[in-house]
Amino acid sequence: MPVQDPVIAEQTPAADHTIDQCWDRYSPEEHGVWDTLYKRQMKVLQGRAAPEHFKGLELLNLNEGGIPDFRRMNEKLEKLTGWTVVAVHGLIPNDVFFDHLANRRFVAGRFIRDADKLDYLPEPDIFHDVFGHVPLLTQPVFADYMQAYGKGGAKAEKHGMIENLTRLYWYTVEFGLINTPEGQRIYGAGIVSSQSESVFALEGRSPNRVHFDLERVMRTDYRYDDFQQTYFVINSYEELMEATAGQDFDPIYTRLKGQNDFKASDIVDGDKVYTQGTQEYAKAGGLAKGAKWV
Ligand SMILES: C[C@H](O)[C@H](O)[C@H]1CNc2nc(N)[nH]c(=O)c2N1
Ligand SMILES: N[C@@H](Cc1ccccc1)C(=O)O
Ligand SMILES: [Fe+2]
Repeated sequence: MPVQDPVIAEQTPAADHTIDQCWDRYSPEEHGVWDTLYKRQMKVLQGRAAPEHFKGLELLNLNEGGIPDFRRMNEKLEKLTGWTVVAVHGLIPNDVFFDHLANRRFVAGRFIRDADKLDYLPEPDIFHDVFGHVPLLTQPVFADYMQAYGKGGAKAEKHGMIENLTRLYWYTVEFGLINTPEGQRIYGAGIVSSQSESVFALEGRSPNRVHFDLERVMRTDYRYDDFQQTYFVINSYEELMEATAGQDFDPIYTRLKGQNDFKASDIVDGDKVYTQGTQEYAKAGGLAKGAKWV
């Protein structure tokens, strides 16, 4: 259900679900929400986000304040990795989503969350999509991965394995961690755009942290509306690319069909485990119960 944003409500989305961003129609208050979120995230992400995230923010001049104008941002982004950002009215159908990614078009919500609801989102807003996802699209290998992921959608659809492919997106693009010489860092947009999960994911006692393994990830369930119970860690974007775009998923989908799934909190034989978490946060009922965590 699209958020109540008059600029969205008055538009009929195109066949590919895109709408105009209508950047000139943002109010000072909406620009203010972006600035509040931006400043807050930049504080919590020091020493926590992957260096490529900060680099992307600078390359795209997202540090200049206010909600970015896609027309100006795309001039820079397209020159760097051929990606452009298009505005959509909200969550769009899987096949349309995959097709945009396959054509290096990242879909972003136009609306921004209310000032009095900075910490909870029913669906991705422009801050999550643009501050969270777009900077990493300036990293060439990750930019290739996102397009390859989109192209992989059709094959997953054919096998009826969309859920398994979505898990891959979830545990990498949304909630992925990466090893660096300085320690583990965040590259997943769902963490990068969240003040609390930026701390929980890297320093919380509660979650597991396990090295990325393609089939393990595709078999693992995830949480949609709360902190993750397991985070998967890669060594490099090249590792992620080789493990996914570098192999044909047909036999993998066939193998997966005969195998059981894992719970989001499971530790599995063969896992390269960095942290076996206490799961205390989830056990205490998580967000719904206002569970505390450290
Ligand atoms: C493809 C996969 O199912 C995934 O949930 C898609 C669905 N539609 C979407 N629609 C929008 N606007 N943004 C998204 O991130 C997604 N994710
Ligand atoms: N190689 C995968 C496609 C894919 C590429 C990159 C990420 C995810 C999926 C396939 O054959 O379906
Ligand atoms: Fe996202």
